[in-house]
Amino acid sequence: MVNGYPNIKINGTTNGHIHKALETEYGHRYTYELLLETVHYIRNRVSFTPVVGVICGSGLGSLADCLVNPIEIPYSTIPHFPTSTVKGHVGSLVFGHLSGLPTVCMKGRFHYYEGYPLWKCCMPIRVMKLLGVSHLIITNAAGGLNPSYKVGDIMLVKDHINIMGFAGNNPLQGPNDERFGPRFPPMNQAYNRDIIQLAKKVGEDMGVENRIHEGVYTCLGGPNFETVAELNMLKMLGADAVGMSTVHEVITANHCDMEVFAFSLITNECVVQYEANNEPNHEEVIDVGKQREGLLKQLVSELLKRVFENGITSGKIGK
Ligand SMILES: O=P(O)(O)O[C@@H]1C[C@H](O)[C@@H](CO)O1
Ligand code: HPA
Repeated sequence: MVNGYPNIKINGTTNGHIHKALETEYGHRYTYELLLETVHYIRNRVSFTPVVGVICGSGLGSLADCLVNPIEIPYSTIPHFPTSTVKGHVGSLVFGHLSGLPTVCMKGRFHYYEGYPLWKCCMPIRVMKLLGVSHLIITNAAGGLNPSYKVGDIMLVKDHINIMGFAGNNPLQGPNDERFGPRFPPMNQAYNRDIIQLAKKVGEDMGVENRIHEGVYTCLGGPNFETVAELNMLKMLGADAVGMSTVHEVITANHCDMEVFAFSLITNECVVQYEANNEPNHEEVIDVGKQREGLLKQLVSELLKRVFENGITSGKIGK
């Protein structure tokens, strides 16, 4: 290791000046050692090891209310943690038990449009991994592109399109530390298929199967909502819902070998016609989150119970 970066060998020898260049470019990034400082701070305040992580999307922070005996730690007090700046994202880690499982909830996430680079947006995922989290539930508010989706529906994410990645913006850019994961992680089984199947079953048992879909999520950088032409392009590409988060989090979580389950709450129908005069807005997004919080809490609690009852550790084919 050189200053927290693995020694990169080129033609069998390590190359000092390349390290120097990478350090100038990427030296501000979180190293493994720096994240251990964050983990150490948290471990001194929480006596149990969380195995489940939940990222609460816009207006969905109340998912953290499901935790029994909660311990809340504001991001602003945690060493090296970014802070939340968006309405509907409180900005704290909440530890407690959910369906009997030791859990940590991120009440508020970080977005690219807040000015954070993607690697910074995803820093808490590596912290969760180092704390002991093996299963990550990622939630978001999203616009429905698929014409069969209605406001208040839930889309179980089966895949994503990494639009920002198309332009070379990826949370894993820069020197790779193998202690987190491989340089070239696969992404074709990024979403645990067994957990998706279980979530569908939970939806059926709750009698809401007609409000639950499986689809493809895509993330743009935001903060503006999309133009009509952009939405029609995304539809043609195969996206069913559009948002401003999640994709980079999923990539980071898969890189460090977490089991990932993600769902979108459809908070608005995307406007794909020039004749329409309705416009999306963040207040509506948060309101729909509040309206559906009961359903989402029930879904997440019941799902987690069944995931661990069924011992789901990998949804990958053949594993
Ligand atoms: O954090 P998420 O992805 O749930 O938030 C969505 C995307 C924007 O941050 C915001 C727009 O209303 O909601
Ligand atoms: N577009 C992008 N992000 C969103 C939307 C949307 O329509 N709704 C909620 N988050």
